[in-house]
Amino acid sequence: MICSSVKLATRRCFIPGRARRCFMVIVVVSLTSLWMLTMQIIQVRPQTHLPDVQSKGFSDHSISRTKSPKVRGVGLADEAHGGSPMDSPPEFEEEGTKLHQRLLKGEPVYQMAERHIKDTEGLVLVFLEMSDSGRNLLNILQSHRFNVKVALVHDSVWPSLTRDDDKGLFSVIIFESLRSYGHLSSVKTKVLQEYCRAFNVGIIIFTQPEVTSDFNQIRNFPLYIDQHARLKDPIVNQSSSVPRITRSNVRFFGNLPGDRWTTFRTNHSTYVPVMEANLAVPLQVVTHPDEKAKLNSKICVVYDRGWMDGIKRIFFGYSSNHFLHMVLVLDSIAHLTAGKLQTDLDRYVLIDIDDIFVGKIGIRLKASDIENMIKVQGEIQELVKGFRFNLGYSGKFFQHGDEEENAGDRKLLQEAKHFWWFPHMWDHMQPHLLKTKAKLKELMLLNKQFAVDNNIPIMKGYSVAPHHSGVYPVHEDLYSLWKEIWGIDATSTEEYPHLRPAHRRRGFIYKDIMVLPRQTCTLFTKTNFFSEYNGGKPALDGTIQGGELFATLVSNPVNIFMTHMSNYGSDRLATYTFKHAFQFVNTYTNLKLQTLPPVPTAKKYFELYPQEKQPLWGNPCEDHRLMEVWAEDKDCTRLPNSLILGPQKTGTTALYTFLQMHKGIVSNRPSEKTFEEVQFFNGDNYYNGLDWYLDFFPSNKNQSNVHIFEKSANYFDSAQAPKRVKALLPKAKLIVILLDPAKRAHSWYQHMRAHDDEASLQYSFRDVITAKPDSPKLLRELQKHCLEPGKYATHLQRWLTHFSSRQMFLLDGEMLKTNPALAMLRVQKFLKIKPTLNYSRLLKYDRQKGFYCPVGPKNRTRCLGKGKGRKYAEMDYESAEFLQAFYRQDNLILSSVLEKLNQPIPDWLNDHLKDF
Ligand SMILES: Nc1ncnc2c1ncn2[C@@H]1O[C@H](COP(=O)(O)OS(=O)(=O)O)[C@@H](OP(=O)(O)O)[C@H]1O
Repeated sequence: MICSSVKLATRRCFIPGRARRCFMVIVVVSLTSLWMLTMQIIQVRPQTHLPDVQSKGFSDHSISRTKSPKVRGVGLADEAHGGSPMDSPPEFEEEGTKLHQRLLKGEPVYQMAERHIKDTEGLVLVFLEMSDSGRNLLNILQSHRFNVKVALVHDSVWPSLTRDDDKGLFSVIIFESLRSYGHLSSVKTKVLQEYCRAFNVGIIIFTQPEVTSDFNQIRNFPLYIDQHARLKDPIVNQSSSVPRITRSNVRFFGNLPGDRWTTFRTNHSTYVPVMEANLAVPLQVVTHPDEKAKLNSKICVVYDRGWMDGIKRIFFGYSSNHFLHMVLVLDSIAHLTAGKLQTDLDRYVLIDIDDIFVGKIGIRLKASDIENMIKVQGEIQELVKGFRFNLGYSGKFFQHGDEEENAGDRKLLQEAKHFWWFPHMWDHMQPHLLKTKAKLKELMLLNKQFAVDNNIPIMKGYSVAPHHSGVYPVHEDLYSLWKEIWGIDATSTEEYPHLRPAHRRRGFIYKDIMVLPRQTCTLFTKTNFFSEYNGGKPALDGTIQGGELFATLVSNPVNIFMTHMSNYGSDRLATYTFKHAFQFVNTYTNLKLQTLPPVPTAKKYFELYPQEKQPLWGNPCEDHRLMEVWAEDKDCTRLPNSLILGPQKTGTTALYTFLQMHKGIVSNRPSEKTFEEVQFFNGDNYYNGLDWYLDFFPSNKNQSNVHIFEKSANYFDSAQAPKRVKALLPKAKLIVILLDPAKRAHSWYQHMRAHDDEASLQYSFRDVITAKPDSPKLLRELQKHCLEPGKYATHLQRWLTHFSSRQMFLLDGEMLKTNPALAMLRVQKFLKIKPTLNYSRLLKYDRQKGFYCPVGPKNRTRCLGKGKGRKYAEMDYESAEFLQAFYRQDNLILSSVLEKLNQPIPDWLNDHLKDF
């Protein structure tokens, strides 16, 4: 009960304007924890002297006996140092006896199992200060695909910590700055504490080296800090339980970055040193070598097991910028979430050499380079289980070097069995540039014949296109010919969804071909010598030894690296790079490097990331790299400017028809299957790809003022559509028509009957809307499709998580029926259509039809087809009553959504609300 009250408190507390009330709630619910509330958040640096540990010659991590008044721990060692537990407890205002006894026995004060721990969503909440180190931290987290929520520590309103159903949202909380963490307001501190205890959530705190803390002790706890240290030769503590990916007990020899490290001192057994390092300028005070070594060793990452106050924390004495910190933060998250947020230790590595035989004279491979590749491949096999170089060949360029290089080509074919091979393109041509499918086929067949003629052992099922052309954006011919000629199941590209940022690259499956993201290894076609590496060899070593390449290997369970032939010749950058990178990973981490053939690698990838199987098509024109690999005849001026989302039976066809009466507005050509609707974003048509969609629209290249729109009435209630529309048409204007949901449901039912739908003919409208969970499946299905789209608030809110309210227009469906001229005026204003068309003379009420219809020649009306504006009996009173109640809650939320959006409340909704 206390827990749920706490959750309530934590949620409410983060609602604007509730701070005062929230404080009251917390005070009420937290009686059992009152003792904690009395603890000071931070002990501000006193005017008196700090306990001067060093000058007093304290060994190791023990601290001065001049302690805070509340915690009288003395000289105890922690588990890392094999000493006895704490002999004196903190002074608690409540529960003192019990806690005291527990501490005397060396037990944690808080035992999580005793409390009712609630589940969390698995998000990571990061409190940032928007500094460079914060951005770096965010990069690390995003590279590991953690679901991250960023908040600014100084914002007066923090995000809600719990969901509406009181489930905790965050599994771990990270602060970029120790100083800010220390200076949290008392209300924020209390809420955070309550949340962390109720949900067993740990906190990670980094130090911003550029910001000096004005305190020397963390709260009132026996954890003291020293600042401005320069450190070197770090080592991760073997007996700390935090390291997992990080290999412990291996010293990294070298300076730690910067000269403003914070180090920690403690003598309490709740604290376990995780990482230690030596002072870069050693202290000379003590002469005995053992004492000196201890004195010079400082704790720079420390784990608080939460024995004091029930909250686990890991303190880092610097930002996340050092490679050990980068890995340790992952380990910290894994540890604090008891493995809930952790990846496997397996890392799959595939090194493609895309363009064997392609290269100018002077930078091609010689026989000795081939021998070196075989030798290094053997050495890498010691580091990476099953490793092979994966060679992509373009047959046309065989023997295009000088004499020595041609001997190299021949040597490569003689030694072909040592490697895996995959087909590139015969003449390295980019598929999207080829005018016809037949030409592409011809080139593929030539390359295939080359493999047959030269006994090249092709590894089945994998290919890569030159310059990634045709892979993304998808070039249909490439996919279909890859299947037909080579039976391709997997490929890779750097371009999906975009080249940058690299950590956001993803995979997808299209036409049964698994497309994997490729990683950059910082070697490029033009980088053929160490001296040509940007920054030279020191920079290359930097990327290997904890830099970008190391981070890539740590971040990605599946790594496919693109390299080029010439990286393996000249002074052999590539073999040097990979061998040393793998050595470094094996030395400082527990990751298990291995290589699988490409297709099993791809299967592994989608086992790990099944959510990526479905592609998300973006707009190629928003990324010049994508434009470069998109065929010239494709153009994004065809993409619609606006969409009518639906829902069905609200008058979408009338709006679609009226809009097209304007000369400056065009829609899609009709579909054979779904008539005026394309139905791309909501269902399986999406897997036909972007080319398929574009084909419905006229090119707008030469008529820039034409407004293109599309209407598909079932986009509105589709779970998939909002994010898909956002990806392709982020600036689109969206129109939703709102008609009384009860009327809409009734109209839909009549529509189904008119189309001879078996179930709707069998069951009455009342049967359908009142179907129960144990009703026949057919009936329940019908009910779902009849009623669900009418939950307007639910669907609207989903769209509003992807689009700004300024992009959405909610048109009153009743107005469209009864005053279409006014409705069309409002729609044109929203779409910014010029010139504005006055529909009052273009639409005329048709008595027989009972609706407004466009006026044709001789002033005759040309009404919508018989399927729109049907004649049927009115809904019975009981059904109307039932639906009124059914939609009550949603309609109530709808009215507040409309209010927030500053949109008028339709009359039908006002009528509903009157009953509340
Ligand atoms: N001017 C005009 N002419 C004809 N019909 C009109 C018009 N304006 C709005 N309506 C209402 O539109 C309802 C059909 O909605 P949709 O076009 O959205 O249907 S569909 O989802 O495309 O099938 C249709 O529903 P029914 O009356 O049930 O047939 C009409 O009520």
